[in-house]
Amino acid sequence: MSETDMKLVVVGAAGRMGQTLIRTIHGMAGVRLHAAVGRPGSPFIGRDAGDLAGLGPIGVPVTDKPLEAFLDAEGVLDFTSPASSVEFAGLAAQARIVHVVGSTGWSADEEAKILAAARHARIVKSGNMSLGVNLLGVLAEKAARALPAAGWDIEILEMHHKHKVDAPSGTALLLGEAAAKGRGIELAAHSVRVRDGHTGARPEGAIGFATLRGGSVIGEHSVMLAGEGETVTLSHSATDRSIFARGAVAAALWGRGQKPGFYSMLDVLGLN
Ligand SMILES: NC(=O)C1=CN([C@@H]2O[C@H](COP(=O)(O)OP(=O)(O)OC[C@H]3O[C@@H](n4cnc5c(N)ncnc54)[C@H](OP(=O)(O)O)[C@@H]3O)[C@@H](O)[C@H]2O)C=CC1
Ligand SMILES: O=C(O)C1=N[C@H](C(=O)O)C[C@H](O)C1
Repeated sequence: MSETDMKLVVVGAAGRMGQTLIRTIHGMAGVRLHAAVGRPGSPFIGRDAGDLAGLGPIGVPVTDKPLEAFLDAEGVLDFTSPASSVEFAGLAAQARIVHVVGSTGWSADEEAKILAAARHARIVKSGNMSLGVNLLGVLAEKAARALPAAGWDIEILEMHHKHKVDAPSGTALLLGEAAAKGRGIELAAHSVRVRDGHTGARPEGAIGFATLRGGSVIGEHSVMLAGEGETVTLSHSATDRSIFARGAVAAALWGRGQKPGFYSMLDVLGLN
């Protein structure tokens, strides 16, 4: 451990990503687990965060007092839910620390609230923190720009584990936004998120989404550009949640030197 290590808080410490973040921080140079936060009333409050994450004791008990945990920290890694992330954004702004937000499933109202919080805080938010998916987004944008809407239909397919509560995934929406940018259109005005029954023919220029859920799948995404007689498919497979955790830690380290504002992983990775 060094004096210059960035002091990080993990909120949602008992969750799938919370535990992965605790293990990742423990194994990385330049960062240190300052605190771990669970939901008030959770049976994990008071337990050692290392024990929870399968590391053995590390001397950091899970707390249900986020503001206390943030006050002497430098960054918070937040993979919880949009409603919780909006609350944590206010506390992170009070504590003047970097807020890395991985939660997905945002309503328009929640998006507006977190955007407003970034007037006073350094927020890095992305539906996917991995390098591979963010590169896939850049490739999807390029492909959508190169292959015209008249003749090339864009469909986004995703599969996740059976516990996932939101659809389409944050990543699918990120890829949809990238494709819409390449086409020079608004995603909201062109996306088709559900098909059932007699749908009629596919509207030209639509960006379609299809969602699969099952088992323990960590995250599968494909962007298909379907033309007459040929299909281009761009894909990403996540086989380990540590790709998201490493990206989140990189975002916190990058955010340390930034002004208040709303940033994405494209800014962190220099892909913007
Ligand atoms: N951007 C990215 O790269 C990635 C994003 N995600 C997203 O991250 C989120 C979490 O995913 P995952 O870890 O699988 O989900 P889990 O349900 O396993 O974990 C979420 C955890 O957050 C806790 N939590 C929620 N609200 C609070 C709060 N106010 N205070 C303290 N703890 C809280 C939950 O507690 P409780 O169970 O008591 O509610 C739970 O332990 C999802 O939105 C998912 O889509 C996931 C992977 C990568
Ligand atoms: O819930 C998950 O697990 C994941 N969520 C993110 C999403 O909604 O895209 C990222 C990753 O695919 C895993």
